[in-house]
Amino acid sequence: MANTFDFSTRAIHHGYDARSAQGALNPPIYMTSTFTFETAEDGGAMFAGEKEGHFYSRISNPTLDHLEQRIANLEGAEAGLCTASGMGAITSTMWSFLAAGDEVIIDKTLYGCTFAFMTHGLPRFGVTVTLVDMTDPANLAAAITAKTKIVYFETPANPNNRLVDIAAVSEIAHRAGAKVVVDNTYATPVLTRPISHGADIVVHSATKFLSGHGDVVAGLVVGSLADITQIRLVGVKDMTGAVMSPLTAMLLLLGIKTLELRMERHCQSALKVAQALEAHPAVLNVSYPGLDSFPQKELARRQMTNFGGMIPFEVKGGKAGGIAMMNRLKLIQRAVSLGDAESLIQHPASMTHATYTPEERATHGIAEGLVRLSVGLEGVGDIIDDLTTALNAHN
Ligand SMILES: C/C=C(/N=C/c1c(COP(=O)(O)O)cnc(C)c1O)C(=O)O
Repeated sequence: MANTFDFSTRAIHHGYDARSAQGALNPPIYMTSTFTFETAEDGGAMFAGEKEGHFYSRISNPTLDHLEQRIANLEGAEAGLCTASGMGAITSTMWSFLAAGDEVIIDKTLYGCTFAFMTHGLPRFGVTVTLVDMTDPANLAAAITAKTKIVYFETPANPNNRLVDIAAVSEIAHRAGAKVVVDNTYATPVLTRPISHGADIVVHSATKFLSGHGDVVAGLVVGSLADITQIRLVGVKDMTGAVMSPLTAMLLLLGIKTLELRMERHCQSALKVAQALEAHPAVLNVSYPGLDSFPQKELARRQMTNFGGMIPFEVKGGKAGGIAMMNRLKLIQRAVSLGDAESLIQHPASMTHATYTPEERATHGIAEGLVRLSVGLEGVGDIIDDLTTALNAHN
């Protein structure tokens, strides 16, 4: 489908023709582990990459193929790859391009398990990982070397919504011959398309906004055909085995149909919730890219078409105050994950970012009292009322 069509038109239609499946409006779910060969020679030719076709679902599957084509189109990439989880997308990508002796540079603020993989996992295998505050690209320029193979960051970052200038960082990384990998989970291609700003590879926890209904754990990777083939045939096939189920792929195809619609509502509600929180006397600070008080608002307006559904904030009383406030909520659900129809709230320091030491959290801008709200699709008045009631009882 030509890119002349709107985002939502491509999110609903791209990569699938009902005539290829007896007119089925939704793509069939190919729940099969393996595929038969017409002849033994055909099998050998497929394994050798000399003949097109599916032969084993750890390498490719028709249902996954529809999703891979669709997410690649939405992100403006050549090719896509499905994985079992966001961590599967990240680790399969990193293992595909790294060997002992290589260097990786990561931004200081990442999702907790990504941080653990990068700072505890990779060094066990001889990869040097350097942490840099990429909100100032000059810090990357000072740290990058000829051994740097990958520059990795999230924008906005989980949990504090820090932004990284993709174009500026990509220019520096490419000058040194490094690939740029961006985790686009928070923004989704509705709000930011990192490849259009110079990134090489984009990874997603599709568990979040892309699925949007809290019904799957899944990951996606997009990039050049060469890079995606490398991640498919080395990272997923041999290094991690992090394969997505065709049923999960089908659920993601359903979720992505309404992605633009849902992101519009998440953003619209999140701005109103952020403004209400900022005005409440029990709230110390709110870090939302759509607020005038956001320190990187110029970059937010340049790099994002809207400002997302995630609100990190602190209330008076530090961790104890944040926990007490969370326990008074009635509509908003106490749970990790994000991007669901349901509004979710969690405490990074003791949950998603417990992998950081307290000292690391302090260094990396994750306050002990920070709470992270994922603004859902409920009536925004109900969300604000729940928060206000919990905050008014704050002593
Ligand atoms: C409980 C999980 C949370 N996050 C996950 C996550 C992953 C990892 O994605 P899987 O969970 O492996 O699909 C990758 N990249 C980002 C920016 C993420 O937020 C959470 O924060 O609440």
